[in-house]
Amino acid sequence: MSTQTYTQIELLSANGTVLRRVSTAGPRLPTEDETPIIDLAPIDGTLGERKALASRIKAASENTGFFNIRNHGIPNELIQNSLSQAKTFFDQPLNLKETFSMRYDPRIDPTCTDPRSALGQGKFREDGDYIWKGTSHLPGFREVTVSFWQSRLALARKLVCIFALALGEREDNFDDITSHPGADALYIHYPGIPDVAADSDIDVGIGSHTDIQCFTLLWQDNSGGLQVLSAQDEWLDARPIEGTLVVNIGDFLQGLSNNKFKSTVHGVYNRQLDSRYSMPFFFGFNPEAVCKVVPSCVDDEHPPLYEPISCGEETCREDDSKTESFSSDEYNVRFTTKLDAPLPDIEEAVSACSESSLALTPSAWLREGVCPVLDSESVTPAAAERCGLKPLAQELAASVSTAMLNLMECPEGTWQTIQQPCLAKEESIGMPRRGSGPGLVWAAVLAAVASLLL
Ligand SMILES: O=C(O)CCC(=O)C(=O)O
Ligand SMILES: [Fe+2]
Repeated sequence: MSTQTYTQIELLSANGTVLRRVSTAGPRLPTEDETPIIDLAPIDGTLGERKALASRIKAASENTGFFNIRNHGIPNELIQNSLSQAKTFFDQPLNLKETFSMRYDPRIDPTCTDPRSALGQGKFREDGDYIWKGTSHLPGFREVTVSFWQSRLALARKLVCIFALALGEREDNFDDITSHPGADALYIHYPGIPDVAADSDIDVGIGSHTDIQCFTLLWQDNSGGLQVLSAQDEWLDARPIEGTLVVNIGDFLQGLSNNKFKSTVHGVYNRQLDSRYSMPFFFGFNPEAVCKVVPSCVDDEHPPLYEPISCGEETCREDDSKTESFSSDEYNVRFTTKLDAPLPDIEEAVSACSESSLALTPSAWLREGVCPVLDSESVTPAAAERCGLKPLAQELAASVSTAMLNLMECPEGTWQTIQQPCLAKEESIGMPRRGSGPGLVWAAVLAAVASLLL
């Protein structure tokens, strides 16, 4: 009889690092209940139909916190057009970025009747245009990307009403706090792994993490590679299902539900020769809206587990905890922007790493505007074994630091001192956004590393 064994992984949360038990077994196929396919057509039906839909979504949210939606109303043609725009963006000869991101902008929100005054209230940073500057030469890029964003914003606003019902509240419960919501959209490219490196430990992907806002709408291509943690702490293979979008619960909604809904732990790997593409959309409440655990999830036996907090504040708190060190559950090299951290010595860190440590997939956000520095002291002693790549350390160090600095739009040449981290150029584009998802700069770093190994 085989016995299940478990290990612990570190997850970054608003309250710092938390440990989570995970099975050491490889991913298995999920059961129907673990990652259900939910038909969203009733979202436009009668109240009774919407309530029935809410109860399916409630069950999924209390189980894995992950489900697939069919009949979501976003035309396949729009999705395919966005995908081809994303591919064109990443295929540009001099492109070094592996993500493109945009966020809420009242000027493109069809429900916002007075964008000027919305901007004037200072609730969002007026950065709406600079992200497009580097893409104006790509025909249709901005139009298609905005249109896909708008269709997901509309869908998310409908879905949040169903979540309100699922929580036992009125369906208009969140209307006031979704007028200028967190709505961050990303195009992500995971480069393929070249043949030679296929049997090495190198991975392109995003390590285990949870999303921080309310929920995520994700389109993934047919590559596979998305893994989610089940309620029994087993990894599930969340295979792409034609015609569906993934929905997963984020930390904020878990908090609001007093932990009834599960913020899904998930990660992504691309272990194939071909590129993988995905297009997530992270939805949260108005950044300044202070929310408390919903009354329907609190009683004498279940006192509120969380203090009132706003989505924006939570994002900042997460940022603070996450910028101290960028690390993953599997790897040992850490990057930090902590001010009193020692000076970076990437070469020494690379020399001290095991081969697998070179595959950096930190589950962390990058603080906007601050470039990363390497905290070489964080390389753990265990990592000092198996240093087959040591002779390449210097070259690897140069590649990694160049790729990192390029991606952060920081001046090339040297790593910054931690006492004085460099500020990213104002007009940087495609940066992983605060509050959107884990930084994926690593895919390009890995591409640089992988090319060295050839
Ligand atoms: O690429 C994917 O399939 C998921 C990406 C993701 O989990 C994220 O960006 O938070
Ligand atoms: Fe995610």
